[in-house]
Amino acid sequence: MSDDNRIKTEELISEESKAAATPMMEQYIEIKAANPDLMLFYRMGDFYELFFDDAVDAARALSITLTKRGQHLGRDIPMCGVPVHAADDYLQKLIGLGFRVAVCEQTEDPAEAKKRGAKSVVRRDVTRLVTAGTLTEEKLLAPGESNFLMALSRVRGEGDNAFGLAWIDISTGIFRLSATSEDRLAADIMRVEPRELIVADTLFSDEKLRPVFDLLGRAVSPQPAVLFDSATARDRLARFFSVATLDGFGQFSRAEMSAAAAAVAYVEKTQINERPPLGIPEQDGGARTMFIDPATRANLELTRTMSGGRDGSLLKAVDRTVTSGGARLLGERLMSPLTAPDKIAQRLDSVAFFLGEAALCEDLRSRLKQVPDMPRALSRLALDRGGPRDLGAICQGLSVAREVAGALSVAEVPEEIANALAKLTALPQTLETQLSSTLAEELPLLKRDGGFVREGADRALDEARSLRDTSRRVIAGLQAQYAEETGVRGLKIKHNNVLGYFIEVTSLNARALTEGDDAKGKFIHRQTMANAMRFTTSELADLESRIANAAGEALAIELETFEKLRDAVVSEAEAIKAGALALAVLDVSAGFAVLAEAEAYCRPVVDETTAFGIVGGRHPVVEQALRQQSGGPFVANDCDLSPTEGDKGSLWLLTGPNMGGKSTFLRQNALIAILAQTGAFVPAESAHIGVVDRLFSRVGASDDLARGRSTFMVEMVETAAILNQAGPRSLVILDEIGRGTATFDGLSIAWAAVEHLHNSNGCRGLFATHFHELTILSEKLPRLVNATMRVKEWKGEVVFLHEVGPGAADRSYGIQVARLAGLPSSVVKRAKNVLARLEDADRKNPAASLIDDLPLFQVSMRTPEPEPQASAVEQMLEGMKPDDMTPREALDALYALKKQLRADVSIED
Ligand SMILES: Nc1ncnc2c1ncn2[C@@H]1O[C@H](COP(=O)(O)OP(=O)(O)OP(=O)(O)O)[C@@H](O)[C@H]1O
Repeated sequence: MSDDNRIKTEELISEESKAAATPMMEQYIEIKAANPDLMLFYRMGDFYELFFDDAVDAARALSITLTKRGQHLGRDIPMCGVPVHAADDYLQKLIGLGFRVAVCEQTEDPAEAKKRGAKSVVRRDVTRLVTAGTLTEEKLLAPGESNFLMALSRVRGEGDNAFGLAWIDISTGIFRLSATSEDRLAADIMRVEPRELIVADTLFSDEKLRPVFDLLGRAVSPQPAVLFDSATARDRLARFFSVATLDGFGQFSRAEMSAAAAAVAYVEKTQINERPPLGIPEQDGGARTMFIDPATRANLELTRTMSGGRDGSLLKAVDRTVTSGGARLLGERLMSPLTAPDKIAQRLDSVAFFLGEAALCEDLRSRLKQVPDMPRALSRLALDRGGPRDLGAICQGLSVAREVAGALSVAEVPEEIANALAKLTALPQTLETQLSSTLAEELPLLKRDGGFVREGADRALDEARSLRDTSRRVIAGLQAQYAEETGVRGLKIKHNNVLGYFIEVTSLNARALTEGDDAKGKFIHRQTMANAMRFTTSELADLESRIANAAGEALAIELETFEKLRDAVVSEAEAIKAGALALAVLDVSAGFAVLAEAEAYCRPVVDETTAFGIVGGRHPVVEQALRQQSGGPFVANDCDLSPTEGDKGSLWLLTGPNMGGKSTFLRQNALIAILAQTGAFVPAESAHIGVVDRLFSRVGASDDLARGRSTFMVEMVETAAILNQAGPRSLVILDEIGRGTATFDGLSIAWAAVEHLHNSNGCRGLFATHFHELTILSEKLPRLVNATMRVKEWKGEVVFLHEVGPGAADRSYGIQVARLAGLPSSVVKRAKNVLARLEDADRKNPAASLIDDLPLFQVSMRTPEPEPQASAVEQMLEGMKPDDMTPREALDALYALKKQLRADVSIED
């Protein structure tokens, strides 16, 4: 099937195409026309089938066979299909690749359709849209990660905070809002890491926002602008939450409202008839969290590494949680460190409490391990996608929550834990009793076959079941009886879907059932097979209908019970969600305590000062990695950026050899600040941190060729953002700026950047560089301190000590590192040679040395000289007008000048 000749979606949904369609095709085209941007999973019996472009895309994405089925408009129809029972796996892959899928089901029984006429088509309808941001299935979700759908809106005339963000995790019911401004936009979006971002198509085409959308790639989904209409937003939200007014929810800006209404509308659009149990929208304290711009977030590898994996990220290194809710909360907290010292202290108090109560902490964690994912089970139940195991999860969750509350009630607990405890004790105990007394021990995944209500829970059910089971036993008895009567020992009573129950004997034995009056009157022939014959009896038919009735009745009772339990659970949604969050809070705090104990972390002091004093700090990820690789121990280092006078913090200029540990040191201090403000203990002997409101970093080299930016351009864009935005409370980490260009350009930029950070931004910062010339700046900038990574030279080899000490490095040992990396020895030898010559030339001809070559440095280093004053002689000369003088006057003037000159010399002596 050549690509050119294929029927593309646009042509498929055209009027001409509709006119030429068979009834079946007409139905397909209609549904496709309503969902042109989505891949259509079209239910046909036990398969979801895909046609046309969808089939081609899906076959490629899923590596499944592409075939064809019939023709439309005189051309082949490409087709592929996936079995319904395996659909989740395929959906997962497609969603992961950025597709959005519309699931179209048969909404009536084929038998019903037949009643309307032999050629009538079974009714079908899209029952849900599966998009990355609106998943609920356990299989499609990562347990420890939130799955946010985010809506972005803009309302003109709202001043600085013209943008609104609303994000929803329908799998847990979290619903948050935040107003934001253009310069914070990317950072605020990336803090949440949405799986899907919806924007009005008009906003999507705004070129100014293109970089933000590029950052998110395929996760951005433009939607019709009416979804974001701010005039009707309030009403739409009120309708969703079935309230008359939103006043009780708090004060939201128009932009926030518009985003919230759009998010809700999108959830409704994707879930079609079901309504997830969303919490009421809560304003997110975006402004009360540490601002971390997207580049910094990525560079510091907070939740994933630059290569995209979780291993090697900060989150992975500090995650000791034992529940999926705890893991999600930890991720969220780490992405949004707080800036209010009292709130931070509250969290630290919880960690300290568990650290001091080791036995209680251990006991709590072993109980928490039994906690299932309650919010996600709840969400599935509310969306009518839940099964018996989801009810079981709620039941078990409630029971563990009760035990946890009991275990904690014995101790005097700090505020955050007390709040969590209150939520646990408020959980509905009656619901737990109702669930546990009704549900069986072993629960099936699906409700459709029954078997999940325990014996003794419902009298009518027990009766129906016993009737069904005794009838089955009677059938076994019947088989023995018929075998005896007919003398055919191999006689069997079997069951299949076409005949129901039947008696089967081999053809050789059939005579015993077909001959003789007794037999003839009793056994009714049903079917003749190649080597067997099948019969029934009125007795058997009667039993069969009793079994079917009893089983049907039992199932009906079970399904009814399921609905009752589901309603009971959903009506307690708020309490259950609050309880689940409380368990997550306990899990995170206890996890941090375990981490602190195992890794020897200390409680940081976080206050309103601009101090930054870390004693014996370590890099949380590198330290663990070194241990796992059985490398040497991690060398702890101090870092003191606290103000020496006034309230502005200091800048450290860090020089040292390649591989000396500069980058590690820079990052570890940023990570310690993040951990401290997340409310965790930190890898250090002690840490005093004045709240950091903005964290910036420029580390590592990466290019962004897709956006037409070279490595150096990316570096400069990021540096520009820092120099423009960092303030006195910020912490700035700059690793080797200016290295991506010619030496002089790079050095000049680095020089000017340090001066700017010192004089204009006034922030705390760490600046690592190989431009050793910069160290001279410390003479002129009072808050700039030189520090260096120490090395030892031993028999011509360089030994990295990884120790930070005061002072400046004199060389980079680049060639030694290159040799360690395996550069061919001829190249290393030649490089040494060239270096020796360059250094020699530099010594012999200082005029050609870098520092002298750059007027920039001469100017900057010299103390400015006062403007020279004109001397008295010069002033006298200036006042003379030779053209107006007679020869005599000119001679007198000459004598006067001589005299003055003598007078000047004697004063200076
Ligand atoms: N404090 C430390 N204790 C032990 N090992 C360390 C320490 N710091 C760094 N290292 C080890 O040294 C390696 C190099 O560190 P890092 O990348 O920070 O050096 P660098 O000075 O930034 O190098 P370059 O200038 O080449 O970029 C790390 O991968 C780590 O294994």
